[in-house]
Amino acid sequence: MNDTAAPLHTSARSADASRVTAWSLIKPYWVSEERWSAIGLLLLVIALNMAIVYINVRLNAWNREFYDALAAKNWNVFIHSMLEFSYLAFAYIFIVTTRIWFRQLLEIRWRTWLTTRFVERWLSDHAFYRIERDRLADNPDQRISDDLESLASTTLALSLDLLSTVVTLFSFVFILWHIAGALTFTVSGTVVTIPGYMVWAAALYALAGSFVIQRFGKPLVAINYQKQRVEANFRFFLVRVRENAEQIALYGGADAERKQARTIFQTIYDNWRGIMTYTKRLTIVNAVYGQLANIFPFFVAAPRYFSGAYPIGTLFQISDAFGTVSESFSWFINSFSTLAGWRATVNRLREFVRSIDEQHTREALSPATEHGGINRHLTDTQSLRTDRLVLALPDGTVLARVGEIGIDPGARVLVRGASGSGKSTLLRALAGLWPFGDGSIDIPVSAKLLFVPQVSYIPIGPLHAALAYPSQATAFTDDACRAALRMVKLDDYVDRLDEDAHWTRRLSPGEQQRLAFARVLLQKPDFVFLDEATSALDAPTERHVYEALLRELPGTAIVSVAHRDSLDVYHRDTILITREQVAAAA
Ligand SMILES: Nc1ncnc2c1ncn2[C@@H]1O[C@H](COP(=O)(O)OP(=O)(O)OP(=O)(O)O)[C@@H](O)[C@H]1O
Repeated sequence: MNDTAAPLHTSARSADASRVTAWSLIKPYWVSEERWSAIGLLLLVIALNMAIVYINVRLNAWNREFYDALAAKNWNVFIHSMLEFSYLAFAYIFIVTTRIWFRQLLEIRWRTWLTTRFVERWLSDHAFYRIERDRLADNPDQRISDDLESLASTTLALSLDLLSTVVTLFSFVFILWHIAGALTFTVSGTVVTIPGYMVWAAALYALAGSFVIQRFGKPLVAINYQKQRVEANFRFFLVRVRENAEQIALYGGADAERKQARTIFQTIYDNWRGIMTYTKRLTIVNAVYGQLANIFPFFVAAPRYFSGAYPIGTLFQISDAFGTVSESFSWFINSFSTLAGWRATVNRLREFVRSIDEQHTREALSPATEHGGINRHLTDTQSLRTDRLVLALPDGTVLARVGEIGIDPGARVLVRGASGSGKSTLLRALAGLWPFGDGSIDIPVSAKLLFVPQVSYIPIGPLHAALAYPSQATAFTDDACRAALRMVKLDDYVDRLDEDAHWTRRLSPGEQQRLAFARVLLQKPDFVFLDEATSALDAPTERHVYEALLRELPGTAIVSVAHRDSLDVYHRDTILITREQVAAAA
C-alpha cells in the first residue's frame, strides 16, 4: 500500500542500494546522543584494562625476585616478595571487579539503545506485518532479544580483549626479548645468532596453533548461525502450543503436537551433533596446544639456562612471559568460537535490517503492483472513496474488481460475498495493509478509522488497558469503561477494571467480541469496519450490541462484513464482492 503516493518501484530501487555491514550495526550508538557517556565508560574500562596489564607486568618481575629468594634462601627478600604480592593481588582483585561492573553497565546501556531503535523500526510503517505476511525474516523476536544482547556484549568483549591483548603482547615481548637474550649456535662451522629467540618461538608456536585451529573451527560459524535459528523455531513452536492450548486439547491434538515437537527438535539434535563434532576437534587441538604450552618455554629456554646464562628466578620469569606472549598471540585461537558466534549474530541482524529496509521490495516486485499497486491518499474530504479499485493476490491473480465505492459519514454498509472472495482483503486495502492490485483509495485526512477483526487482539494486563487498546489506559476514565462494558452486556466485568489477566484465555470468544464492541464505543471512530465481528454472538446479543452502536455513534460510518442475514436491518447499502475466477468459471 502506497500511503504517500510515492511510486512503489522507487522504494524498491533505494532498498536495493542499501548495504548492511557489521560496522553499520555497531557505529550508530557511538555517534548517537549517548555518545559521550558511552565513550566515557569505554575509556574507563580501557584504563582499567591497562591497569591490569600493568599489574601483570609487575607480577612477572615478581617471579624473578621470588624464585631467586627461594633459591638463595633469603628470608628478608622472601617476606618482601610476599608483601609485594599481597598488595598487587589486592589491587588486581579490586580493578577486575570494577572493570566488569563498568563493562556490564556499558553493555546494558548499548543494548537498551539498540533495542529501542530496533523495536521502533520493526513496529514502524507496518514492517512487523510485512515481514510476517511476506515471510521476509524468521523469528524477529529472537533477533531483537537474543541477537542484540549478544551484539552488545560480544562486540565489547572481543574489542576490549583485543586491545588488552595487543598491549599485553607489546609489554611482554619487550620483557621476553630483554631477559631471554639471544640464542647462539653453530651450523656447519657458521655461528648463528637469533636475537630475542624466545619471542620468535612464542610467535611461531601461537601462529602454528592458530593455523590448525582455523582449519578445524571454521565450519562452526555456519553451525552457530543455524543453531540460533533452530532454537528459535523450537521455542516459537512451544509458544504456539501454549497460546493455543485449549484448541489443541479440544482437537485431541497432543499426539500431532508431540510428533511435530519431535520433528522440530530433531533439527536441534542434528545441529548439536555438528557442534559436538567440531567442538571435539577444537578441544583436542586446544588441549594439545595448552598442555604443550606448560613445558614448551622451559624446553626452549633450557639451553641458555644450563649454560648458566641466567638464574632460576629469571627462568621462571621467562616461562611466565613466554606463556603470556604465546597466549596473546593465540588470542585469536581462544576467541575462535566467540568470534564464530559473533559473526552468526551479526549475519542474523544484517538479514533482519535488510528485511526491514527492503520490506517494500517484495511488494514492488510483485506482478500485482506493476502498475503502481493500490494507492491510498489522505484527502481533504468527508467521505471515503475508491476509484477503479482492483484487489489482487501477491502473484498478480485478480481477486475482485471492487471499482468505485463511496462511504459517507454515518453510512451503514454491509459487505457481502462468498467465503474467500476478498472481503477481508478489501478491509486490509482500506487499512493500508494490502498494496496488491490497482486503483486508488481516498481517505478523509482527519477521520479516525477503526478496524475490528473477527478475533481481536487483547493485550495481557489490566482489563482497563485491554479495553482502551490501542490507546493508553489513561485515555478513558473508569466510568466511561464501565458504561461501555454495560452497553455490551459485560456487566460481570464492570468492577474488575484493574484485574490483570490473559484475557484471550479468560474470556469466551463471544465475550471477546463484545469487548471489541466496547472498544468501538469508547474510541468513537468516524469509520468503523467490522469484519464478522459478531460471528460468535447469539442473535439477541448481536442485536443488542448493534443497537448500542447505532444509538451511541449515530455519526459513525459502519461497514460490516457478514455472512448472516441478521445484520441486514442495521445497514442501508450493500457492497457485493465477487471473486474474479469464480465469476469467470460461472
Ligand atoms: N498473504 C496472502 N497470500 C496469498 N493469498 C492470500 C493472502 N491473504 C489472503 N489470501 C487469499 O485471498 C483470498 C481472499 O481472502 P479474504 O480473507 O479476503 O476472503 P474473505 O472473503 O474475507 O473470506 P471469508 O468470508 O472466508 O472470511 C483467499 O483465497 C485467501 O486465501
